[in-house]
Amino acid sequence: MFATKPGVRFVRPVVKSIGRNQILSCRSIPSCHYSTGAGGQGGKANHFLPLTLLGVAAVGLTYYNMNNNTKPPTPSIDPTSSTIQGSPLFPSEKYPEAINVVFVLGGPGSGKGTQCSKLVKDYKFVHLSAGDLLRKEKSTPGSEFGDLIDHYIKEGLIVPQEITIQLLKNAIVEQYDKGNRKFLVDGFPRKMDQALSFEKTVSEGKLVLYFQCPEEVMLQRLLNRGKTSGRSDDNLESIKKRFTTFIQTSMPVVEYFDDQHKVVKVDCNEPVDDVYNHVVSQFKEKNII
Ligand SMILES: Nc1ncnc2c1ncn2[C@@H]1O[C@H](COP(=O)(O)OP(=O)(O)OP(=O)(O)O)[C@@H](O)[C@H]1O
Ligand SMILES: O=c1ccn([C@@H]2O[C@H](COP(=O)(O)O)[C@@H](O)[C@H]2O)c(=O)[nH]1
Repeated sequence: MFATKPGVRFVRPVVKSIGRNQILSCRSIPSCHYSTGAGGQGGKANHFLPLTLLGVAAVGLTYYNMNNNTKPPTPSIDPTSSTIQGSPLFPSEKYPEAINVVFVLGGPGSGKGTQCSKLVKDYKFVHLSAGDLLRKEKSTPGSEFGDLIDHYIKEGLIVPQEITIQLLKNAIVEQYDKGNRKFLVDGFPRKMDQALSFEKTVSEGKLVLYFQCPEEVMLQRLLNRGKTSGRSDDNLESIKKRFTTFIQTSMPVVEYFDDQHKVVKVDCNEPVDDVYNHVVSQFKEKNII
């Protein structure tokens, strides 16, 4: 942990504002604060300092590692610690209606985005791709996490959960306020810490739609997509790293939900419409649609 200084304890990192440049902001969140020790700020919380320090330190470490060709940057908050605290946001006093969250998982290129688009069209789900949200944040001018996200994506690594969860939370709240309650959360959770934190602080996942796909098929699809996608990770080097991360880090999440009998598995290695028919029949069977 390097984003803190002696006598300063990071109590609750909360990303609140949907506004640009403010993905990590404690403003207007009474429970988000520092507790300061001697030499602190006289008991008055500075809501921006910790997050600024976190951002500066994370970006600094990213550059250091990139330039020194060493290990990837590590999150400045220990992801295994319970830094994300609280009760689920949905339902709660502020957001009284529960939301329906389906997690959509599968290896890179298994067809998650493709199938989500079809479900949105036919069944009015809101599709939230964690990868898309990260790419959007990355290209937001002035984002303090742009460089960090860029590095994690190219390396096929999982961005520290606080960033991704807050981006998702912001997007879900925005959609909730518009009356939407059904969400396909695509490409998330990719790591156990994300799964536990999201279910603890945002909402439980009703179901996991998991696309099983041979690596060779995914590889060909991604290389093909890479001809036009402009994505920094649709190249052979990044793809291999993404496969490794998927097997080592994301499969345990699928297994975790499988133990809870929440996973429906669909073979992705069929034409798009055939895959979709399987998805729809599984969703009907589980009363999701
Ligand atoms: N069933 C399918 N058959 C053939 N091609 C497919 C099929 N499903 C998706 N594709 C193509 O494969 C590529 C990857 O699909 P898609 O972007 O939906 O995957 P993804 O799982 O969302 O990938 P990522 O996790 O990398 O974002 C796209 O070019 C898409 O058009
Ligand atoms: O929860 C997440 C989801 C994604 N990432 C990073 O983004 C890329 C691309 O994700 P796609 O779903 O393929 O669009 C992924 O390889 C990760 O680097 C993440 O960190 N956390």
